[in-house]
Amino acid sequence: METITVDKLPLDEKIILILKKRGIRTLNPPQAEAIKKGLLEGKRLLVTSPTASGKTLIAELGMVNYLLSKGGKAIYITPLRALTNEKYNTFKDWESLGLKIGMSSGDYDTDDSWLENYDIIVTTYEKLDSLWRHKAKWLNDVSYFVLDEFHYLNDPERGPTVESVAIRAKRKGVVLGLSATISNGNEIAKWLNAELVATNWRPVPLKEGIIYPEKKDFIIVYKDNSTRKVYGDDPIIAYTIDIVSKGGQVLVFRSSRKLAESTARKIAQYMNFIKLEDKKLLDIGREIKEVDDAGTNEKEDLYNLIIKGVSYHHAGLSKKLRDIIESSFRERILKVIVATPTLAAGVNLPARAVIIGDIYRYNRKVVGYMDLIPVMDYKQMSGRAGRPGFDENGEAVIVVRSKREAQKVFERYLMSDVEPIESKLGSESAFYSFLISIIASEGEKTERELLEYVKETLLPKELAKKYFKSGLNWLLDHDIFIKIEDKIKLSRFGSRISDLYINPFTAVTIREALEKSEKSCEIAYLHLLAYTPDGPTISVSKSEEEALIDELNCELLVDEPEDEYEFSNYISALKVAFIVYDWINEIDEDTILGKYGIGSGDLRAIIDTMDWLTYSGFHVASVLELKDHKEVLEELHMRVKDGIKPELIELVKVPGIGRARARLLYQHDIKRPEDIVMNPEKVKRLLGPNLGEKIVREAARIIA
Ligand SMILES: Nc1ncnc2c1ncn2[C@@H]1O[C@H](COP(=O)(O)OP(=O)(O)OP(=O)(O)O)[C@@H](O)[C@H]1O
Ligand SMILES: [Mg+2]
Repeated sequence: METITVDKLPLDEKIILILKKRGIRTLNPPQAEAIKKGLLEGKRLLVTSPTASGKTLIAELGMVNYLLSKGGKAIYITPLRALTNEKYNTFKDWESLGLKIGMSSGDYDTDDSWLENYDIIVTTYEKLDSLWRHKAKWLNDVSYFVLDEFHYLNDPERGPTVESVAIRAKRKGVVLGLSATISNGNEIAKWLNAELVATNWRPVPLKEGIIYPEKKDFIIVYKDNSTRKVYGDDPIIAYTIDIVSKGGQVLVFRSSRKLAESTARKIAQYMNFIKLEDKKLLDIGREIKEVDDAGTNEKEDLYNLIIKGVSYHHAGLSKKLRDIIESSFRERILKVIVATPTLAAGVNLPARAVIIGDIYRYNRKVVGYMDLIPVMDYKQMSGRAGRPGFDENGEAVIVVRSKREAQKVFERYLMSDVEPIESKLGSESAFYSFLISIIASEGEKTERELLEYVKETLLPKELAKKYFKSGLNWLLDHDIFIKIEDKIKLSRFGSRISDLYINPFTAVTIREALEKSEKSCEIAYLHLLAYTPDGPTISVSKSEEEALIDELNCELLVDEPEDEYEFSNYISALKVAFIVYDWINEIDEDTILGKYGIGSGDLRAIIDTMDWLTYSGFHVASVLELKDHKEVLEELHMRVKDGIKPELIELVKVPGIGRARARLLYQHDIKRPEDIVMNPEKVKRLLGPNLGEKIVREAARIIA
């Protein structure tokens, strides 16, 4: 595998300087290979290589070199907002060349026209899809598209949007795909009209193995058939303590949050034998206790683990908690993180060793059924082993229960190739959203023109045609598409729901419920929104089910479904409705977390989703001119974000005033922004001098 020293690159001197400033002396094999295949001549490429092998730099060189020679704009697309931030910060270096770096994620109902002044824009697949639907003019200047983490095309939830973005991007300009190792790289490269750059090079060699019980200890058998033993009564603890006692860090992956938390507690008990940086750990523990976006119990719980150098990490934790855990692990103060597989996706958090505690995970569709995790997931997790510059090699082991099981796992995960990535457009809701997206972003089309786009999907041709036929009929029947002469276009209702970026089934569920019902109670509206395909899902125990039904004292807008699976969705939506109902009635966060058994990250996710859905519900009711429903949904929307009763709606319009400050002011007879402006001294007394000063100024701006 060849490398190239950066001095030899046919690049602008200033670019080479920036690479050196980053400490990059030579380009590694995937980077050298990409250059050889025409990266700097603006060639389309699909780069597939392991995690941490330097794919981002390939994109940077491609984009910067292209923009400096041809002008225009470049867009860097990632599947996760966390990644968007990370890349945005990395690209700041290029501003010294006069390139302006912008970032856009989040709110879907805008065209972000302010982005027209930027040269490189970092965004997510969903956000770009939504910007195209809003026909953002500045997008016409984009001629370079980087599709990062492109293997996400294979993901059931995110895949359809990745594919739909790629179909449009490859018609509009240069496309550079960056992906983890996939087995059908040639097929995907051809589909992108790109050259394949496939390497298996890793910055740190990876030793893969299986660990299982032998007599009363544990034996690890590696791919090269070497073995070693670790001692203890549990394989994960034995292995973790072994690595940590040699100065390494460990990422432990468990299939569920509960398992991750219990494993972290177990490991913490054995950390007394390990030399830790106690002072620094105490500082981190204090930081954890001070965050303001998490519950008291979870902070207490984490504190007790972190002072022992261990933590768990999953999506139920608040953002600030996760940031502290990740950064203290990067600084090598925290020694062990026990995580769920979501951590492996994309966030750059390497460790010397990775141990995969279970290779089964709950099947989302068939309750209670377990299936083996895909090889791709194993590669993502094991790929986190080996810190460039710290470890001479990384180690990844899979826990199995017996020697017999070891053989099967060895074959499947260590010896075989990852699965091919394939289209996930093969579902009604994904495919119908795809059709809406094409018409919304590319304008009205004849049936034949629309079929051209359908033929460009990765779906088998026959299947694509079937979904096209059923989709067209369904969208016309539900007044989302209309046909004028031979042109298909969006109806008024259709274009509004496209702008709102809600799933067509969500829009139709809301419409049908609202059109056939009288004005109802708040819980009924919250339940309807949560019940839609875009609604949050949450687990509900049998005992909770009865309690929720008992507590319900008004007519819901959705009939109780017969089907078992639908019924569990119906109950899950009811629990979400009660959580949001408590939240907008100013029940405090800790009480809600305790009462419903959720984490602060879950509550935040539910509030964000329901903020968007109440907004969407309000707009659906207004486009259908359903006045009564519109008023209820509008008020609900103004209460969800901050979690407030109606009387505080005016106050929270002032930036800097959330639910706590609004309630405090209200109790002292300050009920509207006008009252703030009229009582500056009182406000400063209540909120403190400088915050008070700021709030008075903001309030004055609002009423001006
Ligand atoms: N030629 C190089 N020399 C030294 N360090 C490099 C080089 N190229 C990239 N790096 C560093 O390697 C690290 C990993 O790079 P990067 O995030 O691009 O990996 P990746 O292939 O995108 O991984 P993932 O698949 O997880 O997204 C980064 O910190 C980057 O700065
Ligand atoms: Mg990457």
